[in-house]
Amino acid sequence: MTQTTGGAESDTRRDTGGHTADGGVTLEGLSAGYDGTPVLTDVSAQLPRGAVTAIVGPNGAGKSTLLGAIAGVVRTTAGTVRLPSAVRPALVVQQSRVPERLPITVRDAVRMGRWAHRGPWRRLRREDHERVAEALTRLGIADLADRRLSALSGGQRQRALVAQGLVQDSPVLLLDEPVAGLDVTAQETIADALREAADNGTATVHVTHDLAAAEDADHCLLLSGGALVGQGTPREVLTDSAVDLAWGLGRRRRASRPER
Ligand SMILES: Nc1ncnc2c1ncn2[C@@H]1O[C@H](COP(=O)(O)OP(=O)(O)OP(=O)(O)O)[C@@H](O)[C@H]1O
Repeated sequence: MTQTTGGAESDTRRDTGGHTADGGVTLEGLSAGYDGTPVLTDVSAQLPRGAVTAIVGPNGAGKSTLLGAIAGVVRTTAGTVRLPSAVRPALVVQQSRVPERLPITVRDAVRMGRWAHRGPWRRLRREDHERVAEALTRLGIADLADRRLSALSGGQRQRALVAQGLVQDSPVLLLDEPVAGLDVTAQETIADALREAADNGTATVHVTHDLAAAEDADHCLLLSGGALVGQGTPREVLTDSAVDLAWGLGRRRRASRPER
């Protein structure tokens, strides 16, 4: 069966039956927007399982909206999101979207990711605590576990959110600019964690403005003006002409872009 992503604002017209055969995500003619304002138009794409997919495009292209539509928190107005059966995607939002004064510790924030398995406010089991500890260590924030989320730097908070996403152990992991504003070490830590998730079979999807990071992905979607203008391997998608067209750039960018 098709699993619609089920958020409060989702539209049932997404569900037309049939789950993805390969365990990834399939988007068919997806349109979405906010309060009658269309943002995405007719997006058809594959987000393969066991692979890292980068979603790129200029500001306002609709990248976050696409993640939200897949996760079921942004209203879809047409089309279908096909997910592996009975899957609720894990969505990692940008740390700037989390209320700064949230009165919880880093460990509590990551534990909340396990509610995907146990249900909200349920007592966690030993394996849940082990999974949380593992993710804290994986993201290099075990020493911050007892600190208030609100007392962390933006980069540290972002790592906590990624850890919260990882512990959900969803076959579909969606991350909105997970390395934005992070130092090189933190970027590498998160990139390695995403690669590991993909190697374990997860359809791992991240929005990025970093074309070099996108080139390290297995698969790439290029959005512009709410439309999908390219999909395939990064090499196929991120050609100079496609990048120029999407960003409206010319010689200046070409001169500063390393040869691939
Ligand atoms: N909650 C919202 N309500 C109304 N319009 C929104 C909302 N969120 C985004 N939009 C609009 O939808 C369009 C796409 O925004 P979105 O955040 O998806 O783009 P993006 O590609 O992720 O951009 P950026 O790279 O700047 O983060 C923009 O025109 C934006 O103003």
